[in-house]
Amino acid sequence: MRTNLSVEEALELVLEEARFEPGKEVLPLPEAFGRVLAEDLVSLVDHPDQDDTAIDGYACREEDTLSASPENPVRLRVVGEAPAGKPFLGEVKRGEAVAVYTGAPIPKGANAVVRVEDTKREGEWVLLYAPASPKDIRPRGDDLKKGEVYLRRGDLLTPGRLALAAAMGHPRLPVFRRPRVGILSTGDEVVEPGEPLPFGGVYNSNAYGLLGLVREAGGEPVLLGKVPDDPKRLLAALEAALPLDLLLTSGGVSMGAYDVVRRVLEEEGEVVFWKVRQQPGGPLLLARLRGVPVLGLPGNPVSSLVTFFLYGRPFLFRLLKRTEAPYGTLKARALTPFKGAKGKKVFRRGVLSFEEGPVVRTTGNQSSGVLRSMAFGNALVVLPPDRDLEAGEEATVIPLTFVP
Ligand SMILES: Nc1nc2c(c(=O)[nH]1)N[C@H]1C(S)=C(S)[C@@H](COP(=O)(O)OP(=O)(O)OC[C@H]3O[C@@H](n4cnc5c(N)ncnc54)[C@H](O)[C@@H]3O)O[C@H]1N2
Ligand code: MOO
Repeated sequence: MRTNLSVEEALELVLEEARFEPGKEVLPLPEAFGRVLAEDLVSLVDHPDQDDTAIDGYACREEDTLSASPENPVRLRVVGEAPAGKPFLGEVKRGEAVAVYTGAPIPKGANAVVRVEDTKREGEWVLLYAPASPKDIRPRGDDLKKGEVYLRRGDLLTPGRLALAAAMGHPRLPVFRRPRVGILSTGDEVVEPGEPLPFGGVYNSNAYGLLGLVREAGGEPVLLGKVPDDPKRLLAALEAALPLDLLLTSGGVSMGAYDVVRRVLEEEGEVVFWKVRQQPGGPLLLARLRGVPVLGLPGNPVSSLVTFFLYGRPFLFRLLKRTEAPYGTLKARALTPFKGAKGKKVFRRGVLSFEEGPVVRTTGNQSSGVLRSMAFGNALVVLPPDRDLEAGEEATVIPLTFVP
């Protein structure tokens, strides 16, 4: 077992566990929103499928219209209409025009369009007060070319991408199955909200924060309830939960005699590492149990959520072959001081906003037991080991953006 790792070393080992395929399923378009594509998608069509008009107006031959002006309008004979979806099948000859509506195919013979605002209709004639222009013709395949890949395996299906998949002609989409992520809370003192709180008890908050984080990262949270600090019951609960793609436990990984998660995983599984030089989340543990990766998250509420964000979320992104990084950083000016820690990389919770530029202030009490910092913070302020940050200095910030 390795111990006292840097954040970077720990993350690398976690990602190494994400080697397997989560499996695929095919979903109808409306159900695929928020899922991750499992295959590249080619367009089944050209769009537009032929040259079409980008404006309402008249399609005609540009050379007939070059002299058109408000003082000297050009007169063309209107030989037909082409609303979108009802193409004009004849040919436009010299001195002729066809009324076209945005999205309609350009009739044969025409090579330009004049906008309706620059014309006046007089029965079967139309007066042009400006020349027709080829610029308002959208060439075939301008948007999409048949056979070309526009969406890739690992792309999250955002609203824009779901629309793009539909435009490409796909009624169903191959997506990765949501990895099943078990969430097991441990601790004699932990009780479910709604139950009476005994002396020294604490409501189980970790399970629900993790549920949201797992779902948001593309996983299927499987709530496994809670077990007391009893090795036999813990092992039974862990084994009953399988098969899973990832198992999260919270609590029981620190130094205490009752910190049974670590002991059980050491005896029954394989502990890959324990303890990372970071705060919060120092006692984080990575193990394998019956072939399933286990992230032993520290029990303190902020620590469990921050460690899932820093390690569990990248694990799921890797499993789902996501084309986007699980998180990025930006620079912001600190409006308040942030305290670092000796020998540890620190992740303080901050409120990031954009005034003249990005600025960040503390959420207040930074104790690992104060959940309000996660509830109202929208960023992690990253401090390298042995480094405090003064107000006015430049801070490295990881924005937390959770899309339900
Ligand atoms: N002697 C030492 N003590 C501690 C150390 C250390 O290095 N030496 N590390 C501290 C750090 S840092 C953390 S983080 C915690 C992590 O401890 P555990 O993972 O063993 O967690 P527990 O002891 O079970 O619980 C810690 C804390 O969190 C509360 N908790 C636990 N589960 C839940 C839950 N599901 N929902 C809400 N709150 C929960 C629990 O009541 C405790 O208050 O260890 C430090 N100690
Ligand atoms: O690392 Mo503990 O996670 O500071 O509270």
